[in-house]
Amino acid sequence: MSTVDSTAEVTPAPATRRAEPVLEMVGVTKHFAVRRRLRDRRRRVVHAVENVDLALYAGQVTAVIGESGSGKSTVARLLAQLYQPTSGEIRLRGKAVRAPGGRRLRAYVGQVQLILQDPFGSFNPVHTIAYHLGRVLRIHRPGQSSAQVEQAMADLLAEVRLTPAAQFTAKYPHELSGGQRQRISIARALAADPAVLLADEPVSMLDVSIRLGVLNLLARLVAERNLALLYITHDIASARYFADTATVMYAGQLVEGGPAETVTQRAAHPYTQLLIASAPDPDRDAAAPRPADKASPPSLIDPPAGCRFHPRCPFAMPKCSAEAPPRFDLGDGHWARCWLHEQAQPQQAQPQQAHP
Ligand SMILES: Nc1ncnc2c1ncn2[C@@H]1O[C@H](COP(=O)(O)OP(=O)(O)OP(=O)(O)O)[C@@H](O)[C@H]1O
Repeated sequence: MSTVDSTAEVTPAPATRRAEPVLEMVGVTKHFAVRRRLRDRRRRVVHAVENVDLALYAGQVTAVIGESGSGKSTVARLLAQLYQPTSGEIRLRGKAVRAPGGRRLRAYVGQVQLILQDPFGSFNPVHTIAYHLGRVLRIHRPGQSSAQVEQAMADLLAEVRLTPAAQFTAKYPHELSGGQRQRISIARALAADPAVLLADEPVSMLDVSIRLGVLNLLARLVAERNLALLYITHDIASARYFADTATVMYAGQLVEGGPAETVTQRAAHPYTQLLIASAPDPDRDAAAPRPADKASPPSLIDPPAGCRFHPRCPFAMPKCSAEAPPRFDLGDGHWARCWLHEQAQPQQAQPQQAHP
């Protein structure tokens, strides 16, 4: 059993183990200052993201899974350069990037596009779809004639399966369904011809019936355009279906990662096991015992010492509250930050029962 150096390359999917990541976070921490109360002299911060390593590969979907408040959106915003790290580095094709604004940010945004959860909120309601798409096309592909922009718009709409284009370009955002709006926001992201898409809960606000269609669209785009895709979700079942690599985030830290199938089928961290046991599963016997966990994630202003999950963990040992576990390598790209795996062989690494 070995620990993994936090500065090393992280959790590549088996097929791409030797490839270079397109975009990565190396040891990234983000703290947000908390406004001080009157007569309170302490300088307090929200430990939103702590020492996170994450790598995105061309043609691969990497999922970050976690509960509300675990720091998933902050990870996306750091990768999009909307926030600058408190420490650590964001690297695009191996080069450290810091693009807080101006021309450097514009060039970066051409490579790395963010898709948000709420497609309605990201469109100005007073403008048509043609305006929104045309604007991005003119910024990222300067010098094109009106006819070229119009053709590019039709191509993008065809790519996201909104045809005929004329039926959509003249419409205003409120005239479209949630699924159509999310497809338009994907088309708008593609207008920049990016290498990376950061999708922050891209289907969680959509009707269940149309989620699969949007995920299938993203999967097709990843394959056809060789995109590196970050898929942020609280839904571990969708990560299993959709992602190549899965990482699990708890209270600002990544606690487990590896091939999506392994992480979701043979979860090694008690928190991942809790997520799986709490997820709706039509195949599960309704009478089967469910986890009794009623606790919520800890305060990120004053996070627990040692492993941040220890107050909720059914397997907590004295060491867990004293010392933060490093990453233990469980073989085949699978790792977990949990003291349960300190001594065990990879094959025996999992606890016998997730929630006794
Ligand atoms: N700009 C900010 N200023 C202060 N605290 C922030 C800021 N943005 C996020 N936080 C805090 O950082 C922590 C992580 O937030 P984040 O939005 O990244 O979590 P999340 O997992 O994406 O949750 P959700 O799914 O609810 O969006 C939370 O405690 C949040 O309150």
